[in-house]
Amino acid sequence: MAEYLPARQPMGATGVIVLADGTVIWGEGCGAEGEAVGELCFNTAMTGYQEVMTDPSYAGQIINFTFPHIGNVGANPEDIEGPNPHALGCVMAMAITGPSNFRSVQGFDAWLSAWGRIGVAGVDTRALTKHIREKGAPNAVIAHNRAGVFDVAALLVRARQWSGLEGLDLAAEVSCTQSYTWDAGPWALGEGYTPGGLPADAPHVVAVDYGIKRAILRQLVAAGARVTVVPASATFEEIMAHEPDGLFLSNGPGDPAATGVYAVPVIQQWLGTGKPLFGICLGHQLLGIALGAKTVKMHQGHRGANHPVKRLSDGKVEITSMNHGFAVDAATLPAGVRASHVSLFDGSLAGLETADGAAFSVQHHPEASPGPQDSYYLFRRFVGDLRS
Ligand SMILES: NC(=O)CC[C@H](N)C(=O)O
Repeated sequence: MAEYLPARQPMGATGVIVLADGTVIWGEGCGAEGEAVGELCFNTAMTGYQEVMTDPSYAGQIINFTFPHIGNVGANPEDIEGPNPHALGCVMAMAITGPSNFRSVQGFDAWLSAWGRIGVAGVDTRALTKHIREKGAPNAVIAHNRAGVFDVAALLVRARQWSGLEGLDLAAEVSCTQSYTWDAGPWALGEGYTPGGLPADAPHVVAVDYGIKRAILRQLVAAGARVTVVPASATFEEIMAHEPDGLFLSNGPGDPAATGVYAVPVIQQWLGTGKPLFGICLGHQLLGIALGAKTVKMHQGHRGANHPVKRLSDGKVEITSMNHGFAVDAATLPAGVRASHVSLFDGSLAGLETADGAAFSVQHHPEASPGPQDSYYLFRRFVGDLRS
């Protein structure tokens, strides 16, 4: 308890992070003023802070970045995974410097302010990461006040009273409310995001939006699929009305067991058709539950862009992007469902597939963004399955 608790607020402290265990970490506030409560996690990616902040899977979370120079390439309107940030705030080692990148149109500090997201810099993020590794991802409040006025006792009460991510269906909050078509491919220098230019008879994927990242949609298009995105609440009949060749289950925030209450019956109906299905992250967890497995909350989770995963079919290792705090418990996989990938960091399940291979999913993020591209092949496999 109170590992970092200083006797009093240091001079000039305009930001603070208060953990539910009583740990108080002072720093320099940036971005928007205010306070937010959520789960504090750490992310080890060295690039892509804007993609991380806008990944809808981070709803309800505060991110402690282990890379010290967050904000160094500023912000632009293109490197976003959703229309707005979903992470509540971020913790950084160094104060945000002026942007140094030809694509930057705004400083990261101003970007955080514009979107009402709180930053606290000047923090020993390594010590905080070790704290999370030892004790697990805590509930916490992040606060920024330019006058340095904080009621730490009240912030602690707020951190302790928050229910936590377990049992929370956040997908319903971040999902689109109406279906739409998506036809933009990946970003290219000098071209930006180009339309996929796919023929009308290209395979058609219906993607269920539990908090979908745009990079996933772009990779589906790059692999040759026409894409229609439907809300998380879409019924089986609503999905089938789009005449899909395959179903995609997206990433998303919150507890898969809570979202599964309405998502799993729909997925089970789809499995009954025997048609191809591909799931990523929350989508992987929901497929696991639909097949009869159970999910568990992890101690600290996996968040970074350098996570090695072993592909069990041939023993090859893929370096992957990860962002998850729940996992499918491999011990609960029913007969007929096989593990396809495993995390080489802790042996946790990183992928599964049905006996006939028609439905498969991965816990990691093959779309990267940020992260390596070793797992792009999964999109080609899925769209290939739709053609055959
Ligand atoms: N990126 C995701 O889809 C995250 C899935 C889930 N919310 C988890 O934290 O495990």
